[in-house]
Amino acid sequence: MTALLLDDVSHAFGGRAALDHLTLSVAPGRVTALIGLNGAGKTTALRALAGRLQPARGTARVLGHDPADLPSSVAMRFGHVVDTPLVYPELTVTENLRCAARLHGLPTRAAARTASAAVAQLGLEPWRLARAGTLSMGNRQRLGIACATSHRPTALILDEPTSALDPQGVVLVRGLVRRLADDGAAVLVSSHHLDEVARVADEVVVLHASRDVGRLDPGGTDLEQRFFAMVLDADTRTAAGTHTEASGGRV
Ligand SMILES: Nc1ncnc2c1ncn2[C@@H]1O[C@H](COP(=O)(O)OP(=O)(O)OP(=O)(O)O)[C@@H](O)[C@H]1O
Repeated sequence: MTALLLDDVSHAFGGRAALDHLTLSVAPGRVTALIGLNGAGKTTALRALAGRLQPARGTARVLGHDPADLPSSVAMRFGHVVDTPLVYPELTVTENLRCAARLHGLPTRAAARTASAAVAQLGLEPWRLARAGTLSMGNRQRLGIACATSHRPTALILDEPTSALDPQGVVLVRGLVRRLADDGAAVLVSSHHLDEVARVADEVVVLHASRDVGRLDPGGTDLEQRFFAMVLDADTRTAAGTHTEASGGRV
């Protein structure tokens, strides 16, 4: 079964390809990492899944539904942080978390309990009464992730979730992502941090210049080397005019 799906998705901005025939799927209980250089197309792929971009071609599905038109029962099982975290700057950390939990369908008391647990889980206790608009970038990122995950989604997408985090935050988010997947969630996460990807992902999809250029085994010590070899090989094949769609091979 597939919880998150992009099927033959292509999109261009002003004639320049951002995604070129991308197909990927994430099953329940799995963490898939999308990695690639700046401008490879990672955020565009996640925006298509979050319902924030209608791809020119192909199909996006979240728990079997069009992400641009999710029934509320499905939206309650979905979590995402893509682009800017969906937090209200004038509300406090705790108020944002309660609000997110209520929007995801939790009753008032359960939402309050969930908010307290999420504050502790993401290390936000010192700021629980601070307005979100006054938080540092890293703490705002922690809050966005907490709001997207406190209802324990069964499908989750996170765009570079640790880009502003300190080492403690990285460990907390990694643990959270792994626990959600171990409890059955399908997680798609984009990242530049290969160390982190190696620790949390079950599968690594390499996007390069808008194309899926292959899969990497997250195990082993030479992930960075294998990543650059794959990218170089894709560039060489493109220059030689011999590029073919990724065969799904794993290196
Ligand atoms: N709204 C937009 N308008 C025009 N071009 C865009 C837009 N969004 C993305 N692009 C272009 O699409 C391509 C893919 O961008 P995308 O943000 O998906 O890459 P990325 O892999 O997430 O990069 P990064 O690692 O730098 O965040 C880039 O060439 C980018 O300039």
